[in-house]
Amino acid sequence: MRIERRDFTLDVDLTLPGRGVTVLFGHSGSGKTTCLRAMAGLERAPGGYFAFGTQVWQDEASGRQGHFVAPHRRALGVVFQEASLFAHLSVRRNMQFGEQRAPTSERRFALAEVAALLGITPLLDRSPGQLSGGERQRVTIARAILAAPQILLMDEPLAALDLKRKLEILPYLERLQRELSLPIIYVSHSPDEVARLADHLVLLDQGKAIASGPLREVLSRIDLPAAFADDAGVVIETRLAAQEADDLTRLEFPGGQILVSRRDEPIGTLLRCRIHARDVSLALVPQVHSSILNSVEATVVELASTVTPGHVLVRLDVVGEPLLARITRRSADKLQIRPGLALKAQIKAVALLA
Ligand SMILES: Nc1ncnc2c1ncn2[C@@H]1O[C@H](COP(=O)(O)OP(=O)(O)OP(=O)(O)O)[C@@H](O)[C@H]1O
Repeated sequence: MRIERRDFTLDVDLTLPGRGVTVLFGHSGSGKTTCLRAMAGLERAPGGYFAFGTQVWQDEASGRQGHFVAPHRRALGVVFQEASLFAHLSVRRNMQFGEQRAPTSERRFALAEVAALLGITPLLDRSPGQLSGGERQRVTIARAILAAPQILLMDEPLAALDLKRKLEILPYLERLQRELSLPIIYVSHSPDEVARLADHLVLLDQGKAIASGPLREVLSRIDLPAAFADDAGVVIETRLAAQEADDLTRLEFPGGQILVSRRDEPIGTLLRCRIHARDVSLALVPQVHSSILNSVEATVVELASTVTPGHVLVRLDVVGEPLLARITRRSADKLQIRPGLALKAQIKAVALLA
């Protein structure tokens, strides 16, 4: 689809997976919201084409002039930044309003089930004015789900919340995804949200999709212009393998193991970890005189310059798992870092995302 404005053109041609969370990520003004609104039909891209599975929602490019399904006829739910509830109705009535939008035969989820999933059962009889911002947003999401959409579009749904409320709501979004298997397209400019929620990532830059692919693939690309700047890094899926005697927990992934502060989840739990490039250092031989516990065997794949002066970004392969390291150009020269070189990657810090 293509939308032209005075100083901005959105021009995207994307095929996205019909499951999981797809995050549209980019700087302010890159076109994320415009893209999402065009998908919802709230913004018309003249001559555009948009299909959801076998349902064609817009086709004005190939002879089907004027085929445009109105937003309210598309089986989608939209959640915006600001919660939008009817102030004079209770939480339950607000949710019922969503439910009534779906014909009985198409209703997929029961109100009580959705309320439990989003942790709002105790709030059902309150009015929106008696809710916190995070609670209000959870009710908005519940109402959208009860309208039985086949896909949920979310435009920075956490942006209006402070960090505490954000952290409170994120687990619900994860649960939603796990338990309802509803595909979600999620607009964000927060690298933390991307790392935590995305399965598929689209990078938008000046109205164009400069990358689109599975999270781990896109995050480990070092040829993308400053998309993540200082936040460059990868996300790896690990399995909680053991509790150590000294209050550390051992996580395993195909490339090795990582020790982190004690976690209380059961053995076998899958945990997503984020490792920033700035927290990975490189050494040619094992470092025995080092306080850094986590070290994995890695092979250099490629190098690229970064926005940080004097530094380079190194893409490594750790038994098929990508890892990024940001080191000074001086160190890269001294260690003669080059593709194919085998070395030790020391991981100084790991952020657990769940
Ligand atoms: N209704 C409008 N009329 C004209 N220009 C608009 C309109 N809405 C947005 N724009 C412009 O289109 C461009 C893309 O805006 P958009 O809101 O899609 O970006 P975004 O990536 O979602 O940004 P943000 O993260 O700040 O919300 C911007 O240059 C913006 O100024």
